[in-house]
Amino acid sequence: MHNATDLGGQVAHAIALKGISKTYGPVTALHPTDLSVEKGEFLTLLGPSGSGKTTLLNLIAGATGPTTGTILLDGCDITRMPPRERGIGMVFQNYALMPHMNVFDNVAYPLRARHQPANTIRAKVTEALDRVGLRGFENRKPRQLSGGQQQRVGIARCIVYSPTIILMDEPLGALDKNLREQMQGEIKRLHKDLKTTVIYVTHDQEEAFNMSDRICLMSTGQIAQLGTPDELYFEPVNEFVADFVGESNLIEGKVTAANTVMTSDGLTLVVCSTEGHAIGSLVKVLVRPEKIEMIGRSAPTVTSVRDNACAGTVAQTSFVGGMTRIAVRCDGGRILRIKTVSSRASDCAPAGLPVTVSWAASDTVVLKS
Ligand SMILES: Nc1ncnc2c1ncn2[C@@H]1O[C@H](COP(=O)(O)OP(=O)(O)OP(=O)(O)O)[C@@H](O)[C@H]1O
Repeated sequence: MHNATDLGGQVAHAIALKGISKTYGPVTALHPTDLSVEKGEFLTLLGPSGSGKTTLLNLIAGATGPTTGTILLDGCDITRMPPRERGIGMVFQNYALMPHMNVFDNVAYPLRARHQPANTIRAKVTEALDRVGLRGFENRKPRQLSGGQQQRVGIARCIVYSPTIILMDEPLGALDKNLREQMQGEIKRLHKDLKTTVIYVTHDQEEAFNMSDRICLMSTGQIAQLGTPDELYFEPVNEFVADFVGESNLIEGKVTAANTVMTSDGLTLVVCSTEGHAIGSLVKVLVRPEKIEMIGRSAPTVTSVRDNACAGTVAQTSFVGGMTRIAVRCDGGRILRIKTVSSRASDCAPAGLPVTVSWAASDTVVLKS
C-alpha cells in the first residue's frame, strides 16, 4: 500500500509533510505546509488558539485526512494509511485512560491489541511503569490517581510498544504550574533515554522553549517561523513571532546605509545587519527589554554607553518579583521598555528621573518582514 520513496541515497526524515493542507468547507484550518522532522528530534508546535496545531498533529496521526499533500514516515508514503497501522504513539491532554481498567491493563492495552504474548506484556508493562515512576500502582484505577500520575499512565501506555514517533497534544495542559514543570523535566528525560522523535503541541511559550530542539510557531493555519528557541527569540522574522516569544520594543525606521536605520523621531540606530533590505526601505527593528541598559544621567559612569543610546526620563517602574520593568520616555517621545534583575535598590528609578538608555548593535535586529 505504501512505497519507499526514492531518497537519492539520503537518510529519510522521521516525518516529512509536503504541501499538506486541511479545509473544512469554507474554513482553512491549515494552508499548504511543508515540514520535516528529524529522527530523535523534539519538535514543538507552538501557537495561539485556532492556529492549526491540533489539525497538523491529527493529520500526522491519521485521525483526519488531508485536503491536499503527502505525508512520508521514514520515507514511506502513509497519507492514506489507517491510524493504527502508522505505529505512531499519542498522548492526550485529558489522558484518555479507560476508567474501568486498572493501571496495568491500561498500559497493557496496546500490546494486547497487537496480540503480544502474556509474558512479553508483563515485562514491557513493568518496564514502562518503571520509566514513569509508577511501579506499585498496577492495581489502581485511574480515579485513584492524581492528575500527574494519570498522565504518567498515559505516557507509559504510549511508550510501552516503542513507537518511533510520539505525538503529544498539550499533555500537561490540565496540571498546575509546579507539576507542569516537574513533568516537563520527566518528559525531557524520557525523550533523551528513548531517543524517540517527539512532536509536542503547546500554546505555552516557556514550555516550548524549555523542552524543544526546534519550535514550529504557527499562526492562522501557517508556519510563522520554524527554528531553534534561540533563533525564534533572537532572530524573529516578523512582529508576530517577536511578540509571541517574549517582550519586545519595536521601532520603525528607514535603512539609510549598511547596518544603519534612521527612525522617524531622528534616532540613528546601528543595527546587527541590514542584509536583504535595500537602502531606503522601511523596516521594523527589535530590541529586547532585557538588552537595554539604563544609567542615571547624574551618575559618573555615563561614559559606558553602547552603540545605540538616547536620553529620556523614567515614566514608570514596576517591581514584579525577580524582575523590575521600567518604561522610559525618550526625549523624542518614544517609550522604551526595559527589564532588569530586581535589587533592593530598584526604587532608585523613580518616575521623572533623567536617564540615558543604551544597547548594543548586536542586540538591534531588523525583522525580515
Ligand atoms: N472539524 C472542524 N470543522 C470546522 N473547523 C474546524 C474543525 N477543526 C478545526 N477547525 C478550525 O480550524 C482552525 C484550526 O484549529 P486547530 O484545532 O487546529 O487549532 P489549534 O491551534 O490546535 O487551537 P487550540 O490551541 O485552541 O487547540 C480553527 O479555526 C478551527 O476552528
